Amino acid sequence: MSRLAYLGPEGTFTEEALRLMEPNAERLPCATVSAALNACRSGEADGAVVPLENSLEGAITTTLDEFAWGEPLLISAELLLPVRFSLLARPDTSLWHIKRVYTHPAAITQCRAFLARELPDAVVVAAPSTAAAAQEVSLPGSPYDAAIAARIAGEHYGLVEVVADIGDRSDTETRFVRVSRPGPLPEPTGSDRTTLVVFLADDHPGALLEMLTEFSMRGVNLSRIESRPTGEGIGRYFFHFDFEGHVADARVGEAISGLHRVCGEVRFLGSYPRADGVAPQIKRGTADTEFAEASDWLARVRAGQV
Ligand SMILES: O=C(O)C(=O)C[C@]1(C(=O)O)C=C[C@@H](O)C=C1
Repeated sequence: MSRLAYLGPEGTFTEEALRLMEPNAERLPCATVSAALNACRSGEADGAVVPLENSLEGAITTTLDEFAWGEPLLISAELLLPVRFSLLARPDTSLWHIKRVYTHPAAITQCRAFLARELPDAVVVAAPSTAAAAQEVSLPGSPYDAAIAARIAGEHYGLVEVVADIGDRSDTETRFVRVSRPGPLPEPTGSDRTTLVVFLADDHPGALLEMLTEFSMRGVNLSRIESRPTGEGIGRYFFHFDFEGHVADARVGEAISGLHRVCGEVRFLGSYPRADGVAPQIKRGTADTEFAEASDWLARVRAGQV
């Protein structure tokens, strides 16, 4: 049985993604995304599940920077999880009692309209994760009146749902990836994705175009390109690329060789099966059967049986 590290405590969206990806894995909750990745690097865990991007907010920059600068890791799987936020509080709390809200910064930005409309005077404080916020609010004497988290986190920590679905959009999804220490790659499936980090050798006119040409001339379809600051001053960036195909496909392999010729450094982050659609929403977190059913359904979708 594999042991997977994740941003805890129990009840985070990351835990939900992990349970859908590997329902039988032993789960190791960690305080931060970096701590989860370090648990994988050190061998304390066999792998880790971390968020990579959100359909509303964009990149999870901690994850991108860990992948670029930290000890190398390989992505072996991905999952698209529907993200629905609830306003959770201790029993008998009404909306008008809520003066202090605690939640993860990603939830604050994804629930901005609700907070401005319904709780314009509330102080909103950043928490290490949505479930950490729910756990804190459940404690007697907590300085917070409510948490924003998944409904299953409320169930887990004995909170009630004051308002459901408070996200700015009702179709938001977060992409999670499972990573492990460098080793054998997943076999090509015919529907794969490859992820790279690329550092430029020097800044010159057309540098970005040269990189993009390596993909376009071979008909490789890019699905994400993200620039991140190198930290060396304004105007200095490195790039994350996601594209369709597996490194074992000739045109993908050739595009990567081409990038090595035109760029300073190319870090390969893995070739892995592409997620086919968004995972089902889990409504009752404590029910293992619901996770097992959803995870079976995902496996059947992957096998082309649905
Ligand atoms: O706090 C959590 O529940 C997480 O799993 C982290 C996280 C994130 O980092 O974006 C994951 C999904 C949601 O977008 C909100 C928070």
